[in-house]
Amino acid sequence: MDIEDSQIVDFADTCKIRVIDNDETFAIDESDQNASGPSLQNLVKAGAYPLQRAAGFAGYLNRHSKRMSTLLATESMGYVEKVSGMWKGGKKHYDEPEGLIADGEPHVEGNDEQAAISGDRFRDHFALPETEKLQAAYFGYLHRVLPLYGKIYISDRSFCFRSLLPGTRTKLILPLKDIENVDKEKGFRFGYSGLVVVIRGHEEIFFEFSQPDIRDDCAITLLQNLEGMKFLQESGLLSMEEKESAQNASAEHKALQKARLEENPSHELKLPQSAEESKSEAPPIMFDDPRASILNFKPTESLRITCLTIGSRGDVQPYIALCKGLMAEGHKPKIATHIEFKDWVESHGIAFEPVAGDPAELMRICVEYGMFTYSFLREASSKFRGWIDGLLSTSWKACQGSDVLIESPSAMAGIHIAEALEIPYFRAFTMPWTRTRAYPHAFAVPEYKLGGSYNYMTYVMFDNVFWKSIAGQVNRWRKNELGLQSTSLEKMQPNKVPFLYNFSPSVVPPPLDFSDWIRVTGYWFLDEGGQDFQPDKDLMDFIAKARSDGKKLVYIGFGSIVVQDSAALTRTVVDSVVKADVRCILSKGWSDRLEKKDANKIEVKLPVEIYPIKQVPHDWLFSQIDAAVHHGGAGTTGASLRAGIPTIIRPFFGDQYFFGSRVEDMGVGIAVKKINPEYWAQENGVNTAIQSIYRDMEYAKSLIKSRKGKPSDDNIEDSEESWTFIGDENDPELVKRIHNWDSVAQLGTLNRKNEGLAGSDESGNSIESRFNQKASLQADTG
Ligand SMILES: CC(C)[C@@H](C)/C=C/[C@@H](C)[C@H]1CC[C@H]2C3=CC=C4C[C@@H](O[C@@H]5O[C@H](CO)[C@@H](O)[C@H](O)[C@H]5O)CC[C@]4(C)[C@H]3CC[C@]12C
Ligand SMILES: O=c1ccn([C@@H]2O[C@H](COP(=O)(O)OP(=O)(O)O)[C@@H](O)[C@H]2O)c(=O)[nH]1
Repeated sequence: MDIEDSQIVDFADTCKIRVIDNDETFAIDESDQNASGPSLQNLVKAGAYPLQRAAGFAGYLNRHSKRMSTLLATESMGYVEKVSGMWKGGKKHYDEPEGLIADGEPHVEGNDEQAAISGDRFRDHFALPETEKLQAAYFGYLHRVLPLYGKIYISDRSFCFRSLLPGTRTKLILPLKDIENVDKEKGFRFGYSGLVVVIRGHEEIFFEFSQPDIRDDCAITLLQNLEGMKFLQESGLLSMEEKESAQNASAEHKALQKARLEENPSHELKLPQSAEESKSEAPPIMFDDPRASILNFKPTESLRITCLTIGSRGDVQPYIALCKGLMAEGHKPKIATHIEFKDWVESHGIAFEPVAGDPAELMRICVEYGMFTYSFLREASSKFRGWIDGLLSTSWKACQGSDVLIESPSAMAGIHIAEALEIPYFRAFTMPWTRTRAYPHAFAVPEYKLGGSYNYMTYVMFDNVFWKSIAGQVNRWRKNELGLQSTSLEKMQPNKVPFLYNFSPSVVPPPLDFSDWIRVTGYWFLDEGGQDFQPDKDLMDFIAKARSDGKKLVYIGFGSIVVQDSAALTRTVVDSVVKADVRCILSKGWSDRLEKKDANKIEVKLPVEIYPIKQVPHDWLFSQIDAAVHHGGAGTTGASLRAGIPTIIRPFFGDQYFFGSRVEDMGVGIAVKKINPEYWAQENGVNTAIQSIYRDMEYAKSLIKSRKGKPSDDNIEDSEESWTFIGDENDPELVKRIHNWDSVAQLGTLNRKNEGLAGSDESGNSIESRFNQKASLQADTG
């Protein structure tokens, strides 16, 4: 069976298989194949060997690892099972760190040879130095936007992954020193087991395994190597190694650059030169060197590229910048968006096509109800059905005659239009829209960070809710206007669409679980404040006066947002400026928008400290001021960061919370959250504290007794620390325990239901609780 030909190889279903991949061949014999953990027979057979290992390992753990013991304590299988599973399907150990080598373990002739060959291949795959020792390998899935089948390697210095499916070339090398932690999790798919690898800086990558014991084995091996790495770091040995490898890397980088610059026509791929040619049946080609792709891919023909978007100024402006770049490259771009932006787009010499929709109305309901809340969906459902029909139809017309389509996915129509026109389709956006564990969906940013699983789920939920709400309309339109059959998320495969994110990788670092076709390009700045820009004389005088008065100059503007009570917002701004004793340049967009609706409302009078502006290019304005207070729109955030000024974000809806949180995380500004004084008014801290004292009194009493050496209750909930007192192999208590454990295993009474180390001794006490006794004894004496 060739593993590379099989998308999902479930080792549990196979009785006797020979796994062959590029690297090595190893047989997995029947007795090692066990879906739900080892049988009693297996355990007995493996018994003595792993238990010896366990003793050495326990000492190692005891000395070093709290987090490892925590992981073990919550394992899906017992400790014995874990260390006995070294040769099971889907995993292979080559070289154990010293802590795991069993005393008297028989040396198997041929193992060394096999390990040496595997080690060489591993180093070849990842271009690693001779010194890097391969320790174990596993088959599993790297969860990026889509699960990617491949092989996971653990060496004494790195954690690596290599995809095995034909047509994929993903390789990942993670130096162990950059890994912060490893934790197990449920798999995303039924019957699969997940492993989260947390990388320094709080990013995570997620792996899936076909069996929990393979996942557990991988976790343990990795954790054990992380401990080794910690030791190297503490002893200073690592810094010497690092220096050397940095020198090597720099030499290698120079050599690579040289090779790239020197033309070598024999290495040139025959690439399609026109859109027509590229429609061949050949497998898709992915390039991972951005420079090479630009040099090699430039089509010889001029392409008609349509950029389709809806929304506010911030949705259109990046496309103007992109289209100017495309025109300079000789292409014929056009922007298809709301009529409101027609003159502005055309003033840059870019062709324009109208699509249905009133941005102000869209913004109003987004701000009023919050994105994708229940009330938003209800309101959108009743107000926007007609508009969506119009949007789909007008978008279809606007995209006619295109060779390439680039679309903001909020516009909904692009993926279907590209299918009907059979043209290449790209997505582009200002905010995260692609599944990742690193960030939540831009419309689902929680008050506090909730971790990778939450983040990932926000995209799954959003994709489903969004699609389900519009599927009926879209499918009708596909049939009536595009002449296409109905579709579904599975058929569309939106996660496979190449995506261009037009924010900076320094603001939103591209997560490791992004697929290769998801690119974070950097902002598409439209510099309108260049040499041709003539600022208003009054504005220049206001700035000069602030400077001569020694007052700080602050910009306040909330972009395209539309609020219900514009006068109240203006009053808050005025009061704040006066109180802070600063000068302010105020962009009061929110009241302009409501002029039509609230024509009779008296606007708030502005004091002399405030200078009102309509629109001034931020690339110029932000270079004149000391700080910016804004809504956290993607573009305005980019502009204030680029100017290097402190950024204060007051988010109103959607992606603005996301950018607020990024600015805070980067430490370059703050996000002002909505204060809810009622919450604090309801709190009664003193009362809650008194109730807590009463409630926990018994527990506190039990601790007094236990300090005397006799815990009052053997069943006290196990604590994390208990497992760190496993003891060392010379300890008679530990030896006794291992002995008991062995007999437990042989009797087949290992308590698998309780998971982890739990078993029962002769008197029916759980082994865990006896560990706790030991722990407290040690704590007492030591
Ligand atoms: C009818 C259905 C029940 C329902 C599911 C459909 C609802 C649609 C009306 C909304 C679905 C998605 C919404 C939008 C998505 C994204 C948007 C972009 C947003 O961006 C603003 O511009 C800047 C750049 O992107 C950004 O930085 C700034 O912070 C944002 O204010 C503007 C709104 C919208 C287009 C939004 C509109 C409603 C739909 C389409
Ligand atoms: O007077 C203005 C108002 C806005 N902008 C720019 O317009 C874009 C607005 O985009 P954003 O993503 O902040 O969203 P919006 O304000 O449309 O919600 C940003 O690039 C701003 O820098 C500008 O240059 N001058």
